[in-house]
Amino acid sequence: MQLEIQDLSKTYANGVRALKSISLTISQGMFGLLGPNGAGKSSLMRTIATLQEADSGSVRLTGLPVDSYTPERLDVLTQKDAVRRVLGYLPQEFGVYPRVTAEAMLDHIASLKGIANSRERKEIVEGLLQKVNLYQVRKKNLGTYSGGMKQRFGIAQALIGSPRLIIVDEPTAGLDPAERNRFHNLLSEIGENTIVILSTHIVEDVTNLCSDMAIICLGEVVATGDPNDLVAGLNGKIWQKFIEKTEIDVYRRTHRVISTQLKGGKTRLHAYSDLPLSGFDPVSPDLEDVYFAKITEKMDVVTV
Ligand SMILES: Nc1ncnc2c1ncn2[C@@H]1O[C@H](COP(=O)(O)OP(=O)(O)OP(=O)(O)O)[C@@H](O)[C@H]1O
Repeated sequence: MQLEIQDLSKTYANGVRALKSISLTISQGMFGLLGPNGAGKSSLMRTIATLQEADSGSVRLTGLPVDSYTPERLDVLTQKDAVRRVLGYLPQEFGVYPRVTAEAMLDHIASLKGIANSRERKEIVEGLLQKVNLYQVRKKNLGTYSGGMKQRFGIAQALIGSPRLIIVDEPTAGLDPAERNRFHNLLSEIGENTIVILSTHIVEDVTNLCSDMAIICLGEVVATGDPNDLVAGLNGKIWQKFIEKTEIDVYRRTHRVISTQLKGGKTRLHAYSDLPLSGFDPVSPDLEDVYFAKITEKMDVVTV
């Protein structure tokens, strides 16, 4: 199975070019889509989720297991109903009906997704509640759930109907570390014969979960590949120095500074250079360095 995005573009009515000829091929497994605020991640996710029109380009889902509703290939931009049958979507803003229980809501969504037999629905809903660890609180109204519980409920609803393509848009923003871990474990358990796209601006989420990724910035793909390969590509090119905060501007003028971060009251500066930098120490690069190195090619990033 593959999701093939080709030259996808979108300009909003206010003139913002949110997607500029995006091309990506996404295979089964967990795919991370990283980008700063306003990069175009949600625009891309909403287009793939059939909720928004593109101006030009194509999105195709190929190699699908064929059944009476689903052919082997789908044109995502035009065969929307068929795509929705194989899609699970957890949007960035996931509202819940506060006075409905998790169990009743999942049952309702399962009927909307076409699971007509009530016994079958009950089995599916109970299974999902167990999977996302909400079975004990299934009879509580959704309005009483914490942020993490709501996100886990969001994943349960996205999993109804055994989707082949799952899109989760910034799922861990605002979750405490324990809930974030729980959410990561849940995502990583989703079957291997599924395409999962995780859109986020949290680099660590991609480091922990994804075997393939892309970085987008200002509507364009600026990097794509295996996170380990992208990190390896920076070996020997990232240099570190601890400086006073007041010196940042001087270094920005004289070096290719990719990030500055406060560490124990000192400012830690990372710079990119093919050759050693005098007064700097070499450091092993990580995915955050890849992220900053790529997006600072396109825009000014103030990190401290
Ligand atoms: N409906 C809309 N009308 C006009 N402009 C929009 C609309 N939706 C998004 N934009 C603009 O398009 C650009 C991309 O936004 P988008 O929400 O896709 O980015 P994002 O990467 O998801 O950002 P964030 O992480 O902040 O959610 C931004 O400049 C945004 O202001």
